[in-house]
Amino acid sequence: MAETLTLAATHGARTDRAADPASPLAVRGLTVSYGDKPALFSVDATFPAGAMSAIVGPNGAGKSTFLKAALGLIPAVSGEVRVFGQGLAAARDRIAYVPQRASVDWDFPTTVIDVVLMGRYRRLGLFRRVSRAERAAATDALARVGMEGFADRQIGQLSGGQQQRVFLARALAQEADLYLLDEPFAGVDAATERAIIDVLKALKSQGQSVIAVHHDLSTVAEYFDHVFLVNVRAMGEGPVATAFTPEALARTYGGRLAATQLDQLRLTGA
Ligand SMILES: Nc1ncnc2c1ncn2[C@@H]1O[C@H](COP(=O)(O)OP(=O)(O)OP(=O)(O)O)[C@@H](O)[C@H]1O
Repeated sequence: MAETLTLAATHGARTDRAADPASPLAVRGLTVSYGDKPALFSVDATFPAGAMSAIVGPNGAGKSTFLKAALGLIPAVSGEVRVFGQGLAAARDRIAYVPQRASVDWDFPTTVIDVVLMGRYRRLGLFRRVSRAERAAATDALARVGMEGFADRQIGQLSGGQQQRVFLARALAQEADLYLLDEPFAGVDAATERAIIDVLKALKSQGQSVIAVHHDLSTVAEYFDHVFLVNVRAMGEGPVATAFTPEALARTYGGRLAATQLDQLRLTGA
């Protein structure tokens, strides 16, 4: 995408806020369309640094689109994206992305270690030989997600949860400052979910920023510090303690959130 479709002429104040260098990701007036239909409309969002942030909203709300537009993988109709106060071109190396598992071609013939080494290519350059140090960094990333024994396996032969861990290892190998994850817990068992959340919390404790699309509303308060609610438009954002309210959820999900789920969230203190 044209990463900074500057709206300064019409939205000068917004541009200043989006440029906040302390925020790992700030978007202003982001509109994205597939054909005529906007998937996101004039969305503003500012995520805090050194925190775990959740993006929540119903199916089709534009959550994946938000991450892809933030990464410049799909074009925006209008709006501005700032990463640590910079445009994407300057900040791209600071971002690691774990796509939705369903969007990846797992039949691609490649080994686990090669997938993780892809996370090092920005440092390596595509055609340089992989040094022992690079391989050690990739092996270390695999160990951090509990997959050290799988380095030489074909990626297509792994279970869904194992594939998710390998993609997380690839992101870790990038040594980024901002980690964007699209539904990292989708289809994984409880042990893998725990392993992934432990890795993400370790990143946060080292001062890195994590932003994840998340579907399980019952774990938002336990896992995340900050929440951004979206349904085509921005529906709310802020610390989980104050922004993740039944009212905000009702606004975001409309009739699609069952009353029982809202009751559960009240019981968990959200
Ligand atoms: N490549 C595409 N071409 C056309 N429409 C698309 C495309 N990708 C997404 N959409 C549409 O854009 C809207 C937002 O999709 P998106 O995948 O961003 O939603 P989401 O909130 O991530 O949904 P989910 O929770 O189901 O993963 C949906 O209406 C979807 O059908």
